Amino acid sequence: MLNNMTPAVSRALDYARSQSSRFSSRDLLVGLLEEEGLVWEIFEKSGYQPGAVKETLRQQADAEFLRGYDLLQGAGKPFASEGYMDLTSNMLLFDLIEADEELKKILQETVGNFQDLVKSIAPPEMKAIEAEHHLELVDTPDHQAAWRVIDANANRVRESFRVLDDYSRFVLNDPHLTQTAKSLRHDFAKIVEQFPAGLVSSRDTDYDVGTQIQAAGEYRRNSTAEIAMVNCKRLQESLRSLEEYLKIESSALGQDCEQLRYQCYTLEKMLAVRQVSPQKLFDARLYVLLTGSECESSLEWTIKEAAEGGATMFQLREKNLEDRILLERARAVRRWTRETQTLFIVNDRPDIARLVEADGVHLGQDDMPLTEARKLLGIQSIIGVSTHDIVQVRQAIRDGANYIGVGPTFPSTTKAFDAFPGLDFVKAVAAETTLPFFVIGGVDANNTCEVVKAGGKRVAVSSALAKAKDPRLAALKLVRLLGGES
Ligand SMILES: Cc1ncc(COP(=O)(O)OP(=O)(O)O)c(N)n1
Ligand SMILES: Cc1ncsc1CCOP(=O)(O)O
Ligand SMILES: [Mg+2]
Repeated sequence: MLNNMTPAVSRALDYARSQSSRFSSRDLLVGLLEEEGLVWEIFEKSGYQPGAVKETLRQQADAEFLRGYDLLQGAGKPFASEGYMDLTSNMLLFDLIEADEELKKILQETVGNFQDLVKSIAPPEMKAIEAEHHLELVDTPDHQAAWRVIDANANRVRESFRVLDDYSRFVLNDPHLTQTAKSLRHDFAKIVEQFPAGLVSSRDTDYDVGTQIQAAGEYRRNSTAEIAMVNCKRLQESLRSLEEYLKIESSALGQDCEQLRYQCYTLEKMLAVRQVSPQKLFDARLYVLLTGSECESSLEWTIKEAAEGGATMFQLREKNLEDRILLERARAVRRWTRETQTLFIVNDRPDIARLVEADGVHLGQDDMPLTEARKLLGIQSIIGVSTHDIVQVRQAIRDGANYIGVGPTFPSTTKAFDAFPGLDFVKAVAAETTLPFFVIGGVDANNTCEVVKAGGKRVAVSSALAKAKDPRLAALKLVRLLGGES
């Protein structure tokens, strides 16, 4: 066997041992996949779903696998002649598959390209895999101390990522955020793969005075949201510390941690925006866009009737008013929406929204960028963004939108369009995110059922209410069709 194991292999071994003192080759492979690092990536690149492979392996309790210890005896042999000093996770994967016919059979029968998998880890191709170009450990006491700090912080980062993963997945139930947290976790695993062999031996919990010192606040959290925010901070602080201490060894790794830290700020922003958005926004089903001159009756009457019927959110969408008149009208709408206890959003104009103390602003793709509007309005304001494809949806989420408009879905008499992303786009957004989204464009009582079937829970309408003889009844019908309480 090769002299040392990389930290990733050492952790896989720890995992296998934790399963049984007579652990098998299967336990080692599950341990490697638990890392969600290089081996995970190798499986992914070969067309496998690594999570599914792990589950399949876990279910094979009765299969005849080789004993893990026997296998480790000769591990890495094919690579030793190539001049490799340490047993890395991809070498161990190669050994596991080569030596254990049972494992081989399972992987051949699982969806994925087994040939590609073997090819990508066979000895001649080894040098092409960059993720395990680890550094050599300089063995002075000061370097050892630095690596103890690095090791401790790497663990904190891993733990915080797990917490945020769980929060995105199980609390927010959000595919986009879960994917973002997971991919950041994988990026971090790739950085750790480059740490020197032997790093694990610098960890010494018995002598770590920090394990005994715990602030009282660490034991108590008031909400899952607080847990997420505390872990975002912990993540960033640990990455910052890693960034500094890694400089003793490699400025490139320090910079990788710095980049990752910036991406974690974006993750924090995406999570925070869900927490500060008012409950009324999550509860909103019917959002009404109004232009004074387009209302069948007066703006005030339309708002009040629609609110009676169950509309809980209004947008003032004036395209042709002079600023003074617009400001005056926006002030009036603010009054009426306060009276009806509904949300008030100004279209296009963060400045007007701020002056009249509206709840927020709505921005299109050609309007002021969200990040600039946020500087004017602050974190407490609602900022909505129009989206017409999934790339714009992902960008709006990353920028910290509180909600998105999704459309145009059907032809509209309010605004002319050349293209309609339609209901397929609604389905795609519903599968991507749990951020509140409003389906817009020609939505009325005749097509709301289709919207609901496509996964839309909220709609934004203009003519369906503004042109209605009885806006209260029109609102009531739409809210009923959406399945919400009126
Ligand atoms: C809820 C909602 N969704 C989309 C829009 C459209 O905004 P935009 O693309 O900027 O077009 P205009 O409304 O400004 O003409 C919206 N206003 N509201
Ligand atoms: C402003 C806008 N942006 C996308 S569709 C639309 C108009 C919505 O009005 P209507 O509900 O009357 O189609
Ligand atoms: Mg606009």
